[in-house]
Amino acid sequence: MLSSLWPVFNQKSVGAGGVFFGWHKASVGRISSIDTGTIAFLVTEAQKHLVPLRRTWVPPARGEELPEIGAACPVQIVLTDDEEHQFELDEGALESVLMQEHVRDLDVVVVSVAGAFRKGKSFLLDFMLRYMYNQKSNLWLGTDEDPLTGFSWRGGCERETTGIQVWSEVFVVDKPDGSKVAVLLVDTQGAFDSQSTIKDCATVFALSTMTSSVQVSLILLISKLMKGFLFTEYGRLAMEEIYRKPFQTLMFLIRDWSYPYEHPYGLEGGKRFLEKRLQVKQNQHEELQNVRKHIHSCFSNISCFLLPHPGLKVATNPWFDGRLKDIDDDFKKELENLVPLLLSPEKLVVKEIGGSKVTCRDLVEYFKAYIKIYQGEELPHPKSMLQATAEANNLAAVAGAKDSYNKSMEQVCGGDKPYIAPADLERSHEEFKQSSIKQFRAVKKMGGEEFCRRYQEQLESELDEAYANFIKHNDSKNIFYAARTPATLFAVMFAMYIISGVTGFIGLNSIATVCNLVMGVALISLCIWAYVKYSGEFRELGAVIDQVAETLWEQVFSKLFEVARSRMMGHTFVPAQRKRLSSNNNIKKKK
Ligand SMILES: Nc1nc2c(ncn2[C@@H]2O[C@H](COP(=O)(O)OP(=O)(O)OP(=O)(O)O)[C@@H](O)[C@H]2O)c(=O)[nH]1
Ligand SMILES: [Mg+2]
Repeated sequence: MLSSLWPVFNQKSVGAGGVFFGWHKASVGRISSIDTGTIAFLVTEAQKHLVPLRRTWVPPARGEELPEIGAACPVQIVLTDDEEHQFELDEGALESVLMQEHVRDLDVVVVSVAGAFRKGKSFLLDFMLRYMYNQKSNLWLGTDEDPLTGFSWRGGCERETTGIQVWSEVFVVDKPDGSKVAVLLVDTQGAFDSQSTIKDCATVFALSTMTSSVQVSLILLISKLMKGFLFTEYGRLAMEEIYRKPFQTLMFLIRDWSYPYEHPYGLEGGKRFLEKRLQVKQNQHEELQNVRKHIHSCFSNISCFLLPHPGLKVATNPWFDGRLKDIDDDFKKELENLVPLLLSPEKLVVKEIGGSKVTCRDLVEYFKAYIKIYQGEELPHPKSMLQATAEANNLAAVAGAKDSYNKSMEQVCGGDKPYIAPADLERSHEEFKQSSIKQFRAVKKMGGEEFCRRYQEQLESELDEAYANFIKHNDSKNIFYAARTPATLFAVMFAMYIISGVTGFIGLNSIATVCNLVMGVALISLCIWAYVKYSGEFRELGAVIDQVAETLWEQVFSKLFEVARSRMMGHTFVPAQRKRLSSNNNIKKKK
């Protein structure tokens, strides 16, 4: 099926691994079928959340081996509701991308493109994808005949991208300093379309700004979107709190630049153009003056790039599908300069919040925290944005510390480890708990000491809960522990048998009958317990029997054993304190 559809897209291209077929509105009529068999074969966890897309393009590097990639696709992580004007985070989708095992603990570089609708954001991101898949080659831009695929883009005047989408494949890149980072590409809904309110536009823009380390903005009039507040109040508050600029790289991308004779294309021309634009003049409106003054205190690095017009075919031909042969040379040349400026390993900027680097795992917490504050009727106050950042900051530190604890405990008593003595397990728990708390305290956090204390307490109680589960897991590996219920039931039956025999012999028939009854109940319980353990059905019933047997064991048999032992040794009986077993209760009591 792959080979039969491939020529429909590209007569000359070579077959490559990881090709995914979707549909695309611009090409309706040319491609209408979806090979479900192929999709089933290619679907990964992240792709369960896929949105309709064009065929994922694998750039053929001339004369070089094709990169081996899986079928990646855009994943919708923030959904919009056009009627209610509400935003919702698809946590499952986000986690399926960011919590992939090979990236979740890596520092993350988040590159997002934001701006007005229909301005070529997704189009630009698709070239970024080409670079990421083929960055070792000088010919990463591709061949003349390859349609542009990846994030869904199209011509026309109706909006295409809604909410926020991320590329399902998080790229792992080695930086020149030897560190490994994870690169996430983010596409956003365009601002100022006919369906969205100003609040919708500002929400998407703010979410993208707060979560990205490199933001490419296709509009210069950000003040219009953020009503000035983000760059003034939030920046000021953040500076007071962390003495650092809250955001990292902002690149203004001016497309269709038509005055190269005034300011040349590229970064240099952009720099001079921006300097002029950001000049504060006396006769400007106060809000505009403020944005100009404060924008530098919000971003560590601000630049501007002037991009030429891509040519009439790109702008007006309804059949244009992204082939390089239809794009003007000037545009391609500048694109080749632009993308490495953002994505080459030495230029990658890791996302930092509150002065500490953010991992993919942390980013999930930040998204959750930020979406919450943008779900209200009004745009949030900068103070609550800062509060949400501090909260997410602490929650991310809790998650990281808890993960280290779990990993260390797994080494000691994980699924494939044998039973460990309870005292040793407790010692390991104490040790790992302390180092986990140390790790939490070592992370730079926002919100002040009192605020962090609350999260430390939360961490401690979560670690205790995890410990209770480790105890249960460890106990289940002890065959004597597992045999305790049948042993108790047998003991009950044996005791009842003897007592009923003796009482029947001396004529106390009513007591003998009761004993026989209890013996019968114990026997039935034993049969039910055996069935539950064998079949895995009626587990609640099994748990009740275990619970009753455990109580009997604790309250009667273990005390009898203690009495017998102390009699034999000539001591008076003092009931021994049981240290564990009902571990949950044990821990709760401690608290
Ligand atoms: N004039 C011009 N058109 C461009 C440029 N880049 C892309 N386009 C065209 O702009 C159209 C829209 O591209 P998209 O990438 O879908 O735009 P978008 O900003 O993602 O649009 P929404 O998702 O609706 O917000 C396509 O027809 C592209 O060919 C550019 O630099 N200049
Ligand atoms: Mg788009």
